[in-house]
Amino acid sequence: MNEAIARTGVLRALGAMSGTSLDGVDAAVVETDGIGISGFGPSGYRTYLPQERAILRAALGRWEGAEVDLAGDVVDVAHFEALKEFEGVDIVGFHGQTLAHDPRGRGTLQVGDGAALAGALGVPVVWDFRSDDVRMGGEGAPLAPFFHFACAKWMGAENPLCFLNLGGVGNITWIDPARSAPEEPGALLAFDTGPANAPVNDLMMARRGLEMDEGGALAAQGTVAEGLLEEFLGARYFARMPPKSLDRNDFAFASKLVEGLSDADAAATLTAMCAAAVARGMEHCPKPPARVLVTGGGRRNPVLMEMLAAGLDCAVEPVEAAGLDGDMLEAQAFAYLAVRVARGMPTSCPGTTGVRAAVGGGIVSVPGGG
Ligand SMILES: Nc1ncnc2c1ncn2[C@@H]1O[C@H](COP(=O)(O)OP(=O)(O)OP(=O)(O)O)[C@@H](O)[C@H]1O
Ligand SMILES: CC(=O)N[C@H]1[C@@H]2OC[C@@H](O2)[C@@H](O)[C@@H]1O[C@H](C)C(=O)O
Repeated sequence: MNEAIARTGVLRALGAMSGTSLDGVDAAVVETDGIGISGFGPSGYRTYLPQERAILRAALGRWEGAEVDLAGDVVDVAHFEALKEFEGVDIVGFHGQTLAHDPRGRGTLQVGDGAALAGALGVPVVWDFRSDDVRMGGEGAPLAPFFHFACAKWMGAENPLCFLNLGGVGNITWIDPARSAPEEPGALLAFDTGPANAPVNDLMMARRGLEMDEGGALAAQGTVAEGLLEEFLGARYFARMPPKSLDRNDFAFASKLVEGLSDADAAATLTAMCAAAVARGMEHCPKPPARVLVTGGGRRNPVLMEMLAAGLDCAVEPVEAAGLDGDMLEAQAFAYLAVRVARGMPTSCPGTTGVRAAVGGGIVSVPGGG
């Protein structure tokens, strides 16, 4: 391992995330010693081309075989292109693309070859962040919570607050910023809330050939089917105590529920399901949060934001209200986590993934081997 990286002091870390919505690679720089955030650096985005997206989609839910290998190649090329322009980088955090996630069964699979990326970029790369946590009995997700804790400190937050990430799947982090470290008992509670944008995206693709319900325009024209919403909330997942996590397609039944509805009513109902799942999840939080800061693409959907605000007893705001970048928070998270892994610090704990004890997962690959 590179000496400078293992030592204390602030590093310039570059994180890369390819999320469940399969839109592209987000990349962002964070300056950190693995504990505090000293600053945020430049960011970038490399979209997946339609043919690349089709390859990734074909591999979703698979654990091995030609489709998985092809998806790995797409991820490797896209990440190299997304990351090669950044300068002065000490270390890279490479999440890869989740293809399958079944922590209590077959495990969790993120494709992407971190050793090859380290060689190509000439920079140490931390990757395979989730496997050790799963091996230790954890859910392997969500992993952003340790970074959310650092963000709460960076903001100077004094009261409990939540970060809510609305990508393909939703995940929430409840934070007590009065605690001194993220692994301290009571500092964090995190879990996946339920499906977020993935079912709406799938509906738009199936019925309209579109990637998303932009601005919630279609949902705004529809009426929520309350009976179906109740049926959705009857799913066992919502009664389960956190920590808990989901695969992108675990809630395929939500899409089935709305099959008989008009396009607009189906969009409205699926959007309401995302918001209702969050409200349900909030019941697990140890204390009511002062505010919920929303990150991920869902914060751009005003219909969803209104439904969220209607279901929660606190301020619901995009993370920009706290001076953060909601398009880059996950990429920044993996930059931050990379430094922690390289320095032997934990990246998850019982409150975030249900792992037996705080653990720092990940492989560190340095250019030229190992
Ligand atoms: N203007 C918008 N209007 C409505 N929805 C939007 C808008 N912009 C983004 N979204 C939704 O947000 C999604 C992308 O969110 P994001 O980039 O946070 O996902 P991700 O990081 O891939 O997912 P995950 O966090 O689950 O891994 C889009 O697929 C779309 O559903
Ligand atoms: C297995 C996996 O890739 N999970 C993702 C996914 O996307 C959102 C939600 O489901 C969250 O659990 C996680 O990502 C975020 C970045 C996390 O680990 O915090």
